[in-house]
Amino acid sequence: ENISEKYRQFPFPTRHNAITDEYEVSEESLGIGINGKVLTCWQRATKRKCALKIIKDSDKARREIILHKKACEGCVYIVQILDIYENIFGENRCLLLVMECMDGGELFNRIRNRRDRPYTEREAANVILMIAKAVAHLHHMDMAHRDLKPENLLFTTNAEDALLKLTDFGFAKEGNNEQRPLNTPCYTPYYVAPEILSHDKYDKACDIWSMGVIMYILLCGYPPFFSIHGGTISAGMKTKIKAGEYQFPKAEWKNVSEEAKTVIRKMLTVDPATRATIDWILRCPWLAGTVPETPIDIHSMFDSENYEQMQIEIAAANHAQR
Ligand SMILES: c1cc2nc(N[C@H]3CCCNC3)c3c(n2n1)NCC3
Repeated sequence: ENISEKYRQFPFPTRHNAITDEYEVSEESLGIGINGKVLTCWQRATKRKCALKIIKDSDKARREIILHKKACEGCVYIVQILDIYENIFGENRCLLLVMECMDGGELFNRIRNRRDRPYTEREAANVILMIAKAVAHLHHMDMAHRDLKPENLLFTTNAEDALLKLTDFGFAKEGNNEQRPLNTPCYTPYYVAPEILSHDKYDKACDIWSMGVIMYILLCGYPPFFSIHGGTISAGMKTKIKAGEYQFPKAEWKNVSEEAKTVIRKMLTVDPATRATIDWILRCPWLAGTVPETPIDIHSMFDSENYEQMQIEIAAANHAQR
């Protein structure tokens, strides 16, 4: 696929020699993303274990890498990029993204595997705080991730104090700050297109919605919006999402703090214009104060078949709000 002019040259150096010069690549797959698979690799010089994402070269792939690289500079809550290679395999041009290896795995797997002691509301607050710091970093540089979901939130290690980091920038988008201000002479008012006037300033708001869905699940173990009979998004589920129709069923929510419910209500606000901003979230009492260590019973929904169902529904809720 030919690369358009805009993306032909990366704004930073990439390597063109074979990645095997510096890394030993294993066939062990760490996970499969929509736009590429993630393998384990080892840096020969340091024996450091890394993650390698192989993406077929295209404008979309180049945009993902440019945005991920821009995002990870200056923020420990974004998965760090170590190297970028442009290699040719047969007739396929590929981009190889070497990242720090997130050995703690995906967010929900870690909670699901928790057996020794209960998961508490305070731990959920700590997780949301780390996600909020990653999202704040993006929103402050006028970037939106637009695919926030548990599979893209990974722990550095299995240790208690592991950091949670955001990855997979395949849907990320930079704001319109490259858009010229409206009074620039090039916009003759008669002919200016509507999308220039109403530039999609709500991309960031869809990240907040996704945070609301993730926070809801962290505190009870099941998603706020779901289709009764399972399967992918149903018409009924879409209606509920558009109307922001969800409950806090007493059984699981009676011990959850009012502050937490207030934050969820503000994140799952249907109108993007009045939905919480990331700065509001960082300053809210639930994150700024001391959260009770109330145990949360989430294992009911983390058993396997419901777990797959839940991942489908989170992705669907993301798309419905995009
Ligand atoms: C860096 C990037 C990365 N991506 C990973 N997995 C990807 C798979 C596609 C969806 N997003 C996450 C995994 C990792 N890492 N580490 N370690 C264990 C699994």
